[in-house]
Amino acid sequence: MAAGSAAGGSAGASAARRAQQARRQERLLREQWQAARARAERWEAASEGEQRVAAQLLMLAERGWRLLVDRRWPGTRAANVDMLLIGPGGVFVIDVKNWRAAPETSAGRLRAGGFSRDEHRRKLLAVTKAAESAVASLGMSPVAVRPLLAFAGHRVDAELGRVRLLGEREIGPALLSERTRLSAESVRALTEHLERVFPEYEAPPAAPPAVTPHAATSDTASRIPDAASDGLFDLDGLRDAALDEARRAPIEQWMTFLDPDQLALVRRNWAGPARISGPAGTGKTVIALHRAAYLAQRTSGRILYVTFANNLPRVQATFLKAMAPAVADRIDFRSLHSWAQDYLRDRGVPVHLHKEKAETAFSFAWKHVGRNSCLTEIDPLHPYWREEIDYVIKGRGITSFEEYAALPRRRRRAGLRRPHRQAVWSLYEAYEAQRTERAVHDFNDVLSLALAEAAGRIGHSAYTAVVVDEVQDLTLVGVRLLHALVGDTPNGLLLVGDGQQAVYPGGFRLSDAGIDIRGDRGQVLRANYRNSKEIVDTALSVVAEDAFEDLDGLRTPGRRDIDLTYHDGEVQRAVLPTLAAHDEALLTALRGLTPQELAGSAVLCPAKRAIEHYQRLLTRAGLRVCSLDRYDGHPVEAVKLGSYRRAKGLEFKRVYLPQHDTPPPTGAPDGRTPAETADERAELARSQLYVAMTRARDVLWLGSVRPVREN
Ligand SMILES: Nc1ncnc2c1ncn2[C@@H]1O[C@H](COP(=O)(O)OP(=O)(O)OP(=O)(O)O)[C@@H](O)[C@H]1O
Repeated sequence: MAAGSAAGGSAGASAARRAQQARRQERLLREQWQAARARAERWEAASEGEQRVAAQLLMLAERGWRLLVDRRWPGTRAANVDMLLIGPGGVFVIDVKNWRAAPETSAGRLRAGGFSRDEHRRKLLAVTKAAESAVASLGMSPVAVRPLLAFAGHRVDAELGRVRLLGEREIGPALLSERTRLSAESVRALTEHLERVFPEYEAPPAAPPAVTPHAATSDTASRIPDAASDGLFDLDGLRDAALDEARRAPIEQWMTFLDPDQLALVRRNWAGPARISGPAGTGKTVIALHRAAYLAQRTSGRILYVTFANNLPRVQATFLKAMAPAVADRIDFRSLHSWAQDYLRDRGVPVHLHKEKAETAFSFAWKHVGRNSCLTEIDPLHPYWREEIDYVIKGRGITSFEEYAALPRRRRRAGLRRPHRQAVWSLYEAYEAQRTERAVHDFNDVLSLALAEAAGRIGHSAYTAVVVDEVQDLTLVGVRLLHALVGDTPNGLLLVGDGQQAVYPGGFRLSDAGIDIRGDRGQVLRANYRNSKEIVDTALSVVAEDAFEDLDGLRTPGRRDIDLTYHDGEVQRAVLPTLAAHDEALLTALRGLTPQELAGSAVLCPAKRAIEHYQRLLTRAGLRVCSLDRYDGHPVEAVKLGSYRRAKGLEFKRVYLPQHDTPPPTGAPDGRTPAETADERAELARSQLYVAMTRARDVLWLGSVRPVREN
């Protein structure tokens, strides 16, 4: 009862504080509006409508934005740019329209009063490209430059491709609601640069020059005693936007600025399929996201952005929406299998995916054909043979024994002689018979069916471009399928990945998929932006001996050359004699974090059983937990929990790996599995651990349970 009333008292006090803040905010907004209105009125060359739009924008100038008015378009003598607005929300290229008829959008075109006005949209896009090139020299991504048509005398809030259409009342609140992506320092540098690139067109008499922020004074406020009553001042809209603005965290640096090498890749013109690889943390996903947004800005078509994992598309879609909201609805973020199922459904191809029934079919096949075969000499346990069928045979689209008999089994350690391959083939045929009898499909069937559909109409899909992230997780059939959607069209297919982070068995080369990556279409990144030396060294020591073959077929040593750019991360080790003490150390570490630090933390485990264990432990300790399966990239005040595999492609400020060096159970009845397949499993486990470790930005916590030895 006492706690309740105390809480009620403090809630009352904070409500009063909020009301006071709102009143202060309102007073400030009124003053700023009056000052802006007064300045716009000094711009005599402009029409009344243009002045009203300018007043809305000058209002932003009071809040850290800068406005360049009537500038010359570089490279032309006569063409001009109405306004360039640079502020926390990015760079806007603005064309102000004073049309009698309201703007309309239809079939991707701009119209007004029954006539096409699309040339205005096209001209604005061309000026925007000039602005993009100008800011690229400062490292700013083209996705942070936005074209905007402002309409005096109309109420509009619409989008036409990447062009935003806003009325004179909508423009102020809309721009104030933009996420903060530029610091005051960047705003200043960009403005100075753009002032040079876009010189003044011709100084109209008394045109407001480059307008820089200044505080509203009571003097300006008193000169126009009742400016707020002119009916233009949408106080509610501005107040809401201003409050939101104050609440928002600055957008991540990489969503706006890129390094010159990254920017060049984002804007490159590729004559055919391209590949970007590089070790963990080298900005592959960052480039892929900017590239997808850039292509969406340059075309009117749709872009497909695919990964293998189910959870990543949600997170990446969230990032892209924050980064390039104007084009976000033309980029489909999908996991490969769910997209393939939808693709088949849309094309009327029946699919009966049934994981459990497919597993039962395999169990039958193993019982009748595998369990008593020579395969048990190599590995007595069926998972290895299930993987052989999934990744080596079906994943690579092998349909005849002769093909399989001659196949190099990439990244499979156990050598199979012909009788073994024959036994595998018999197992495969028995599985297929059992599966067909049950009338179900497995995941590989879904991709093969989709490939059969797409292969008949190469390059004729709904997509102008396909970006594949974490491509090393896909099977050969999956990559062939995505290639078939766009074929070898220029800028059609971009494959992004890192063979060292392969966490599934088997492998293939891009040449096996008929994808020819030539010359500068194959790029390798080296600069790690995420991990400190200590974290990189710790992670690389896990895979140092595991040379691997990347998708281009190049053999690469496990310990790779990496240029480090981030220096703040540290490794913390907790070695305890018992599991109970180890888990207590984990809880102590987590309890010491602020809610914000906890939100940037992840506890990662190699397998499901450990996840369940830590879910119980953390929940019982009163810590809020968010499963990585549900995480969508929006900040949540909860520690993330999931498997090493589910953490792929993500990053966290703090990563906790409890029992990170406990060897995975072999599952064999006698506790032993034959050396070659055990080696292969151990190598995959090391890759997964490497992936988990390289997710950490500031802290990598490594827990170990090691009984104390008595002397
Ligand atoms: N130009 C940049 N400036 C600052 N940070 C950057 C830049 N480019 C990338 N980063 C940061 O580097 C980190 C790694 O980027 P990203 O996730 O794209 O790497 P990746 O190569 O895809 O990693 P992984 O293969 O491990 O998933 C991200 O935190 C991102 O914020």
